[in-house]
Amino acid sequence: MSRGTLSLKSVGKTWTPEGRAPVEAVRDFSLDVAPGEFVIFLGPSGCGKSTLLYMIAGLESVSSGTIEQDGLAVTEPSAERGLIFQEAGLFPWLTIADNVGFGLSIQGEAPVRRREAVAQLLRQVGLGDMMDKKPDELSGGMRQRAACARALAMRPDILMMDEPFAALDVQTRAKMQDFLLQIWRDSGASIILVTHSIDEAIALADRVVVFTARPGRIKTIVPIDLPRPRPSRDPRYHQYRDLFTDLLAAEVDRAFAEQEA
Ligand SMILES: Nc1ncnc2c1ncn2[C@@H]1O[C@H](COP(=O)(O)OP(=O)(O)OP(=O)(O)O)[C@@H](O)[C@H]1O
Repeated sequence: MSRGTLSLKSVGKTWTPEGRAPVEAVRDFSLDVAPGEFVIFLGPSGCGKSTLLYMIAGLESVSSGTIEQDGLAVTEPSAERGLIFQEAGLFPWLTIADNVGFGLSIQGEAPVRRREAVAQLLRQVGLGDMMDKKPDELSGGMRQRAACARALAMRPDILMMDEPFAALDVQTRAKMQDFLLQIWRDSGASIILVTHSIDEAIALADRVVVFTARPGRIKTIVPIDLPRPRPSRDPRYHQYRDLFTDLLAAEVDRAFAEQEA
């Protein structure tokens, strides 16, 4: 089996917050992700996308079903699965180089090798001259690139991203998408990215997994059959856009109807 194969079988998650009613966030979710595949999770707000991502990352347990990477059950976080959040989550007191090298130092990588690896990664993400800066000296887009470098330093087979560009302006977001496609190709890792943005899904994905309203199940899976880069003036782009708009609108309507019932 190639490294980076992910297999979800009938995964379910019910949160049981203390003193409150249980919340069924994810139900009967089965999906295989192939090594090197780019998968997007697209769905209405609160449908369980982040919950599923945290279970795949090993940060949360499943309530039912199984998650396996390369045939082994996922039970805890692992360097083989990197996770990047909406906010870059860098340590503000460390330089960019020390942030990127943090995981390597915990793994006991020798300082000289670590410095070389960090310098190369920072060049790869276009931050070669930012090594000695602190995170608050960088723009939002630069901080997200540093977060990518930090995750890539661990050579993950799967990179997971929870709305990584949601806080960025439109132009920076487009640049970051180009950048992400580049590092995806260079690293060979598979990527699972959560987004609310239909355009982001069409620009990036091999396959888009559309969620139902909560509890999150698979409504449908849509392969994006367009060569990259995917210009928005391509008529087929608009067909995908219309399809996803209709699919999401139906789920949002259903969620509202259930709330009112
Ligand atoms: N730690 C938790 N404890 C209790 N309930 C939770 C917890 N985390 C999430 N939930 C609930 O699980 C449901 C799914 O939340 P989740 O954040 O996974 O959805 P989402 O699709 O990522 O939403 P959004 O797109 O708005 O970020 C929501 O009803 C949420 O309130």
